[in-house]
This record gives sequence, C-alpha cells and structure tokens, in this order.
Amino acid sequence: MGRTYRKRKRKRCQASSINLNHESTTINLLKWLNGHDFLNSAALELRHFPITGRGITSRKCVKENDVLIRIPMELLITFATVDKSGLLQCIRGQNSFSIHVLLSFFIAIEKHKKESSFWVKYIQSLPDPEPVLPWTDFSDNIQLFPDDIRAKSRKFLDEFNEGCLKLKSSINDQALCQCCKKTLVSVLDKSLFRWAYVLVNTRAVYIDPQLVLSMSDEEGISILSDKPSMALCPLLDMFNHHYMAGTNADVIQDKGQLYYELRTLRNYKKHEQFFICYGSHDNVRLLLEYGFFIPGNVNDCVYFNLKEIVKVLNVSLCERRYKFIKRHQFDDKDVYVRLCEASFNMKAVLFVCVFPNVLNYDAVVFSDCYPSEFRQIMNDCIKTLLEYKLCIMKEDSEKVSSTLLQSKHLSLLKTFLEYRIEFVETMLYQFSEPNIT
Ligand SMILES: C[S@@+](CC[C@H](N)C(=O)[O-])C[C@H]1O[C@@H](n2cnc3c(N)ncnc32)[C@H](O)[C@@H]1O
Repeated sequence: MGRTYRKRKRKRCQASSINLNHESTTINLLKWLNGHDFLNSAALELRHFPITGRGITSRKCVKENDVLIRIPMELLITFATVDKSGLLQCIRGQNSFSIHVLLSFFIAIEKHKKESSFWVKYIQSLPDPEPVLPWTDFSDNIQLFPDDIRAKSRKFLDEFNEGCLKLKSSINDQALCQCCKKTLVSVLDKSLFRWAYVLVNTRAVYIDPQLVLSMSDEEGISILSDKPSMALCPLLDMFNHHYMAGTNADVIQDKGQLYYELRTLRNYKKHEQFFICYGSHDNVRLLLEYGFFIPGNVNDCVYFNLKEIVKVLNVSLCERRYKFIKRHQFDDKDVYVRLCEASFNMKAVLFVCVFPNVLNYDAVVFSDCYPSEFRQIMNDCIKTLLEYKLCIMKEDSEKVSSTLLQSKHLSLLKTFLEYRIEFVETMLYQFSEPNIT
C-alpha cells in the first residue's frame, strides 16, 4: 500500500464522516463540561465514522504530547459519586455488589430523573439503545453460538441476571425516586438496568481503586464485593478503541485539583480520528465486551486446550509428561497461536507432546532453548491444529448462517464468524511459510 493510496483512503474516510458538533446532545455536553472547568483547547470535534461509529477528531493539527482532554475528577462517576449520592441507603441487608452493578444502578436512576439529574447532559450523550453485545441476546439464540463464545456469553449473562436480581431484591420497598416519588424498585425495570449495565461495560475506564476509596465514606465501602476500579468519564468515553492508539490516559494533579487527562503520543493530522486502547484484547473479547471486532487485530489469536491438542495430534501422554504439563499449569490458559507466533504455553505443551524422551523438560522450556528441529515440527503441528479449528469454525459459521432466526446479535455474530474463518486461513498460510517461529 503506497503513501498516496493511504492519503486518499484517509481523505475518503474524513469525507464520509459526519460532523456531530452541531447536534444538540454534543453542544449541551460540551457546554456542560465547559461550565465545569473543561477547556476544549484541542478543538475536539465529534464525528460519525462509517466503521467505528461516533468518535473524536480535532479541527486542527495536534502535536505529540498535547493534552486532548482534562476532565476534573468531580465529573467522573465513581464509587465515591454513588456513595455520596445517598442511593446506597436504599439498599437493605448485608448484600454486597460489584462496582459494575453499583455504577449501573446509579446511571439507571439518573437517566430516569431526566432534567432533574445533575448528569442529564452527560446521560443524554450516551447511546440509546445500548450497543449490541452477543450475550445480551436473551432469546434461546445463544444455543447457536460456537462453544467458546457460548460459554463466555453464558457467564456474562449469568453475572448480569444475578446482579440485577440481587439488586432488585435488596432495594428497600419504601424507597422512592426523588423526582417522581415512584418506588425505586418499580423504576428499575430490567431493560433500563440492561441499558445501564451494557453502557458501564462498554464505556467504563480504569481508575485507581485506592484513590476512589480515599474519596468515599468508610461506612459505605462494605457494600463493595470487588475493587472500585471502574469509572465513567464524560467525553473520554467517546473515544473509540484501537490496539495502536497513539494516546495515553492518566490521573494528574494540577493546582491541588485532580484531573483525568488524555495526551497524544504522536502528531495527528487535522480530522484524523483519535483512539484510546481499551486493552490488548483479542477479537472475541472485543466482540463480547464491546460489540465490535477489528480485522487484522494484532492481538487476535486462536486458543486450544490440551484435550484437543492430544486428540488432533494423536498423542498419548505418559503420566510423567502429563504431570509436567499439569504441575506448571501450561494447559490452564494462554495456549494459543497468533499471527506468526505460538504462545509460551503452546510451545511448552507441543514440545512435551512431540518429544517424549526428554529427561529434563524444565531446562528446555524455561530457558526457551528448544532443539533446532522443533521449529519445523511445531509449525507442522500448528498447521494440523489450525486445519482442525478451521473445519469447526466453518461448521459454526454454517450453523449461524443457515438459521431462520433473526436478531441483531446473530447478524453481528455471523459477520464475526465469517471474518474468523479468513483469519485462520491467513494464519494457516503464514505457518506454511518456511522460517516462521
Ligand atoms: C467507549 S464507547 C466509544 C464511543 C462510541 N462510539 C459512542 O458513540 O459513544 C465504546 C463503544 O464504541 C464502539 N467502538 C469503539 N471502538 C470501536 C472500533 N474500533 N470499531 C467499531 N466500534 C467501536 C463500540 O460500540 C463500543 O461498545
């Protein structure tokens, strides 16, 4: 791909994006932020992009290490915000809740309060309906999902259902909404809670839990079942994800005031979209937690488990070799292949499988000094394993494509499964090349 091609592509992308700065939700959000010590010094502009949806650019060129946003701490929604709001006093009993559930409870009730909420301009800027995540398909469609995606979807769904039920059953029956005097239990219906829960899932950023605890009331802390490391940060949550995001976020102190700050790590052209990195996530994680995937994602990988490796490679493991793998938990997680590379655990498992007579596996595996002939043998094994996965993935994709059932969730999954086949085919091609590690 030449420079001129990339330049034209970028221009086409800018031309097809739509400026959202004139929309009332954007104007109101920026006005509200301006009124609370936020300076739009980087001339940020919200635009709708064809692939990523709404995202952020600037009307001017931005230099490396420039500040994109600096949001004062009191505009972040953290456990301390929920604690100080008095909402937790509506919860009776000794039940404890995750920070995810508590933030969801808070924004659900604030959404219901409409204009009487301090957060109304922020809440109006949030997407409604919420993004489509495969596990929020509440029909029986989850049965059609491939094994790996179905297992994870069920886990997400169980956590959501459990959190929702526990919260609703713990809210004091007499507790009323401050704005409409309806009971909070009746206000918090499942679809409102789902909206809030998915938004927290897709938009919360990491915050140092110790900092949050230092800003909270000691009495309220006992309601937490995990660390309060999630926060909603207006405007920061308009940035889309890329694994190569050229930005860095941090909490900083300026003249005694704490801010959540985002800076650039490189120069940006006018109207180039800014990204942040949500983490080194593979595409299945992006799909399940955020409702999208990125073709060519460098963090994408194909996972295997010991049972299928042994079956596909037709290996019989003696007790000594099996125990070695188990003792070091090599088969527990991170047994994967990604573009041009096998993970540490994958290499270890394959080595033990195909070299039965090594006396000291520890010495080889932990020094990463494998015999020279292992590389070619490993690549051949990986090719066989990928061919096996490809057959399964084709069947999975066929199952989803041929169903007469319809939902946004299923069509998202269908697109993803088709992409996943292409991804494994590319990997197979790469592992067929000589000199691949
Ligand atoms: C933190 S929000 C980012 C802003 C969001 N686009 C909006 O309109 O408010 C995260 C959501 O944005 C979308 N998103 C983020 N990065 C994306 C990407 N690289 N490609 C497609 N969608 C993306 C997904 O719907 C995700 O759940």
